[in-house]
Amino acid sequence: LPTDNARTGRSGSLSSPPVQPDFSEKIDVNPPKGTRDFPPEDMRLRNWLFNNFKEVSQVYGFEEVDFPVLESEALFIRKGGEEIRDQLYCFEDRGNRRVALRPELTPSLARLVIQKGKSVALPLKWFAVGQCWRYERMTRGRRREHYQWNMDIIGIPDVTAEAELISSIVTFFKRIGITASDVGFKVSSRKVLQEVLRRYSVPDHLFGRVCVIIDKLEKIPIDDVKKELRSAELSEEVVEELLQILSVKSLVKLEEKLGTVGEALADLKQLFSLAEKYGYSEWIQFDASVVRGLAYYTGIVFEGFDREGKLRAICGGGRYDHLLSTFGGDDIPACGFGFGDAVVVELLKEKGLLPEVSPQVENIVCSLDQDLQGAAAAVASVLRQKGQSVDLVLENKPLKWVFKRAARINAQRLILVGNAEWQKGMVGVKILSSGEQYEVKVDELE
Ligand SMILES: CC(=O)Nc1cnc2ccccc2c1
Repeated sequence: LPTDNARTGRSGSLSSPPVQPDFSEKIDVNPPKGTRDFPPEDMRLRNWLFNNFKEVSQVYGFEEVDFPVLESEALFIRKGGEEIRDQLYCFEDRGNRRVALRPELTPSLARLVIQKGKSVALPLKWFAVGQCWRYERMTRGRRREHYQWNMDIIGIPDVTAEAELISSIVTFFKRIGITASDVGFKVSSRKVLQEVLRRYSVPDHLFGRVCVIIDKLEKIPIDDVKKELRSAELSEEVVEELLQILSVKSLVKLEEKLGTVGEALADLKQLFSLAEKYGYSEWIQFDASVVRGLAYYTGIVFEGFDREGKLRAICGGGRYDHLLSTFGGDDIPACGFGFGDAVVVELLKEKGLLPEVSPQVENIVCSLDQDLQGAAAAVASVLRQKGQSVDLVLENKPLKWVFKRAARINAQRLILVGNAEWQKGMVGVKILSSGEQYEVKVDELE
């Protein structure tokens, strides 16, 4: 058989013609429908975004957590008639277990809190950035996966927790150049709906389902919303009263309609007062039509929206005081939000705020002579020992090729290992931005 160095090229050999690839086996090189690859330039933008998520979380004193992307299906089976359930990416595994790719992170977080039980001191302030999945039948071309940033506060019953969460999102927006004239938060409380439903003695077990239906306003025709409310055994009178209260846009009007009884108004007043102390009043507005589409919210709910009205909700969250007890845990109060990686990028594009995240490498090292490849590797190691980044040219290439690559990878410095210099223990250095070049002893490189 021919020895390796008898090989003619990268794939042929002297003794037999190159193997013809069997095109019938060519795989589809695109990722599965509704999913994305992250080639380097996209990965740099994603890392920029996620680093901002994580740095804000740390500035607010939150601890990072993570969970499996695969969970028991039971975690997400709720009776609220939610879209998230219709689109659950679920299957039976080889152990005949019903499992699902998580459509959101909050249930996993609740599961971990219960699992940790008394071993963790409340309150907990946890954050996660994780990929979430949905399986949409009609491929409306919508994505089947996205990454969500979640922050949750577990164990605080007061709206001080919600005020802190909204503050953290405002901080995030400011960091990426978004201002209160670009984006706002619509804030309400599901206790408004709860009080109306209780006045008409609608049974509590319908609460989550009614909220999920009401969240469809502005997404489906109002008559369909009314029909769904009627099918949830709500009388015509209650339906009309609900739609009435949802159009209220000020706390003053809310007080007129609801009166001061109940916690909804007190919670909202406290939240707006705290917002003023944080200094983000200009970012938030009361809007009774905000209910959010998840069945488990019980109190304050909020969503970030673009003031031009071109995009879907940027983020959303709220209080979910009974989710843990529905999983068999203690009845621990909780609130949190989810922030997807898709809409915010559309917003940044709209505003011309997408950052230029080019590749960065400090050095490109190459040998000018085949026999000096080892010397080049040694120089690269010296620099790497000092914590410098080095792209080491791994084949014998002409200088022209090296300069082209240096420009492409945005190298700051070119280190040339040449015979003459190497004899003196020196290397050539070229600062690529200024063109300045000089020779230096290897161990004086810094
Ligand atoms: C705008 C967008 O991509 N939304 C999106 C994409 N994928 C998801 C996957 C699971 C749950 C929600 C999702 C939401």
